[in-house]
Amino acid sequence: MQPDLDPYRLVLFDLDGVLTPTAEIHMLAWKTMFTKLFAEKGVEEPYADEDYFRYLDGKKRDDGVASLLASRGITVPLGHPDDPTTLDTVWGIGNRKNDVFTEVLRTDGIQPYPGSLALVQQLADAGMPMGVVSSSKNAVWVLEAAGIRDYFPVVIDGVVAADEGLASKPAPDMFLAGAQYFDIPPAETVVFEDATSGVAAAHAGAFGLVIGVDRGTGAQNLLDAGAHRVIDDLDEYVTSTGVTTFGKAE
Ligand SMILES: O=P(O)(O)OC[C@H]1O[C@@H](O)[C@H](O)[C@@H](O)[C@@H]1O
Repeated sequence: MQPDLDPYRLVLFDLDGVLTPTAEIHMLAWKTMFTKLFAEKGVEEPYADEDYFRYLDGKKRDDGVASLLASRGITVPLGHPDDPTTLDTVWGIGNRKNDVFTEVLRTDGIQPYPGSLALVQQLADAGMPMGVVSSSKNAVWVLEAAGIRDYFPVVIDGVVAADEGLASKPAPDMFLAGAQYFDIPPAETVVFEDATSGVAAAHAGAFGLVIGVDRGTGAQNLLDAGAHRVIDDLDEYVTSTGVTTFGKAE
């Protein structure tokens, strides 16, 4: 490994909004589903775009649904992950949104952000171990659809989190599980995250360098959540020499 990568020995990436523009598809799917649901239920405060960043972004499907419903004073039974979309349970409602997400991804496909792909390729060439930590149960499918699955031997996603009982971001559990897989301490690990819940999770896990990626969350919100620094795109770390220098966390 190139010495310039020191002091970090591992990079963990969130997926949606960091490696692929799928946060936009999640956003659209949540908006479509909740706008209809709130209209049907006669909820006074309609769904707004800020709701995504405040209650849904970066969280597991069930936690996102429960958070947003709670903000409108609505409680429904949790139900079961396999609940049909006709059921008014947390899972039934979440699965309704997943139908919209699935449809869009199937129809439109997905490409990685060019800057993210360039950085991942550069790090791969330098021999840097890399993993993905995503709350989404669709993570492996998205990585495959984007053609970048093979870069990441470890993917801690919504499926792994459910199987292993890992708490949703902003708890540090999912990122800690990622670092543990590589047997590399969080202090020697870089995290890239675009959601405040994810940044807060990496901060809570005492990761060495937490880089917020501002895709609409707002730089100050990411800094307030614990990001050491904020960038607009991962291409900021791509160099013409092929050597990535993260530098120390400020
Ligand atoms: O694809 P799933 O399992 O429904 O997961 C949804 C969540 O996955 C996360 O990765 C996204 O950041 C969230 O915004 C999204 O809501």
